[in-house]
Amino acid sequence: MCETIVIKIGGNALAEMNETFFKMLRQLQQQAVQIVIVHGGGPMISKACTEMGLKVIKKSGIRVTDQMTMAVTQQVITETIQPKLLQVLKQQGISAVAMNTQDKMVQGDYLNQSDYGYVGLPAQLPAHTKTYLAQGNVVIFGPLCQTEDQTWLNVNADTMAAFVAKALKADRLVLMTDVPGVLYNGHVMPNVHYQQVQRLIASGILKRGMVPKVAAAYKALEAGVSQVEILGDLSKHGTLVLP
Ligand SMILES: Nc1ncnc2c1ncn2[C@@H]1O[C@H](COP(=O)(O)OP(=O)(O)O)[C@@H](O)[C@H]1O
Ligand SMILES: CC(=O)N[C@@H](CCC(=O)OP(=O)(O)O)C(=O)O
Repeated sequence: MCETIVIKIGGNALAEMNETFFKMLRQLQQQAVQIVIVHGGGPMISKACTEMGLKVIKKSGIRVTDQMTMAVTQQVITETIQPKLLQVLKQQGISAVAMNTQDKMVQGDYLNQSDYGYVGLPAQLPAHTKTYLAQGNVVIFGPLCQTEDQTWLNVNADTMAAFVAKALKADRLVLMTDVPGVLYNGHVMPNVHYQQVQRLIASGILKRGMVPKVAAAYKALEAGVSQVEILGDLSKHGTLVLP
């Protein structure tokens, strides 16, 4: 069986994909590792919403998404971020397939419509995902899913990454963000256990976007993903998330 790695790249981290990052991707491909990239775009969505005069509201790191915000989110993801990512990968000689077009959608349902609006919980991978991976493509997922009646829903990208890692029975999940790992007193914690995470959240040390990130990390661990890491640079160790 081939090894599978899911790499989630947060919106801020997207701008920091550098030569080292692409070199690491190529090395993984040479080792026949199947690579999935799940990308975010939170800062870009917020910027576009603000420009449109839409209020940015987040609850525990999850964007409250009304109909207009959903339309902006879909546009930013499918018309700006994803085409740019595909272009950069192509320039780097890395073949990639994006999974947010009409025939390649993740299926899902509302997370909690009254609390969050058009926010989704992914439930089913698009057909042929495994085939694209087996053909040596990097498979790309944006943070979007569709209901049975094809309503678009906004999905937190960390949640999407955990779902994809679970569905593909991935060996590794890497959550790449704009900080070098989980920070405590300004230092990166080399590893963090579940009980520690609960204490860090309760004491307000671990907050905002890091909350859905650690939640996603534990979802993946529970699903059998053997290694889950939060880091800022693919070539450096960050925080290993432990049970
Ligand atoms: N204890 C913590 N350690 C590191 N980052 C934290 C912590 N608590 C909150 N954060 C915040 O979480 C952010 C990462 O989450 P988020 O902004 O959602 O990133 P991404 O867009 O990569 O998913 C960091 O930039 C930081 O501001
Ligand atoms: C429902 C929800 O919160 N969706 C996220 C999707 C993008 C995302 O998660 O991007 P980052 O990884 O850059 O944070 C949002 O609208 O910001």
